[in-house]
Amino acid sequence: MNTPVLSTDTLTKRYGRHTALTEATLDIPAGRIVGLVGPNGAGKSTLLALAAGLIRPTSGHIHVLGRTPAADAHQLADVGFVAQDTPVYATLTVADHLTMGKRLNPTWDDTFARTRIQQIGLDPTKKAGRLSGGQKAQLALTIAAAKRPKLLIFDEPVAALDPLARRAFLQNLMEFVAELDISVILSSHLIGDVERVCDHLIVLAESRVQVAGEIDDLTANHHRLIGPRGTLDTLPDGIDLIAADHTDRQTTLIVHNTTGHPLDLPGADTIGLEDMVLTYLHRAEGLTAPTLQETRA
Ligand SMILES: Nc1ncnc2c1ncn2[C@@H]1O[C@H](COP(=O)(O)OP(=O)(O)OP(=O)(O)O)[C@@H](O)[C@H]1O
Repeated sequence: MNTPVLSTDTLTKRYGRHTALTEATLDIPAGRIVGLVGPNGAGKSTLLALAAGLIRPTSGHIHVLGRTPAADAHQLADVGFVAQDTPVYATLTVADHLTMGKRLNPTWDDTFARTRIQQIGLDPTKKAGRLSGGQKAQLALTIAAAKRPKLLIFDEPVAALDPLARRAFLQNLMEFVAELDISVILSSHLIGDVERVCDHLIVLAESRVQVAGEIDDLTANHHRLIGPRGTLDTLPDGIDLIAADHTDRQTTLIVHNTTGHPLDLPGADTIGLEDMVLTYLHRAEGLTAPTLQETRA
């Protein structure tokens, strides 16, 4: 059986009195590109830092590739972590970064690193401080991947990049995943990017996991139901209500079909990933469905 790349059980992290992550329970299979989305302060960086072993849980459990994060040198080598500000050393050249990577990492794949640097057109003699934001991100990605980890974790890798640089970075990332057979977890505010590159999704808000699963399953099983007011007051078992919006004459519901069977209700329509994510985010904030229309307007 495949060991999950990330499994957590009631994972909680508090900073003093503030709870940054509340009882997160997740089970993510290996070989996926996982998108972690949620508003500012939702707890995304906290979850990623726990997975990288940079911080310890307050309570609950977390296993990465079946083991405690950062438990030993093997576990550290198996997980690559790129923090939010794509850390590179300004005074070192691109080539220096590769030399340093080689010296520090027993599993370093130098051929891979040098080939990739050439393919993405980075000048090895250029100081990292002189690279553009997109080039720095590409360098950080190459270094993380050249360690040949089993899991790559990125905290908002594309946040500072323009659309072209973002696309190039994500394209590169997808090529790495295919070439190196690794798992990736990345956080992002850009649901369109997540939809394009990820196959698994975690929605975090208000420090809690709102929904998680394979993106294809989630989009196939979330529906908008529209009917005359009063006709949608009771839902069959296994159809979970996520949001409701009523006018005098009409009711609109967003529901999650967890029955495992196709939804057989009149007026049911699937919703896109963005609407689904927004519905969960609004629900977590205590807002209701009309904001969906407002967001689209
Ligand atoms: N070291 C810390 N000490 C105290 N509070 C912290 C610390 N790190 C994070 N927090 C708080 O925990 C909460 C979650 O923060 P976190 O950085 O995990 O959110 P995030 O979803 O990554 O946000 P963003 O999208 O803005 O990066 C926030 O309220 C934040 O202020």
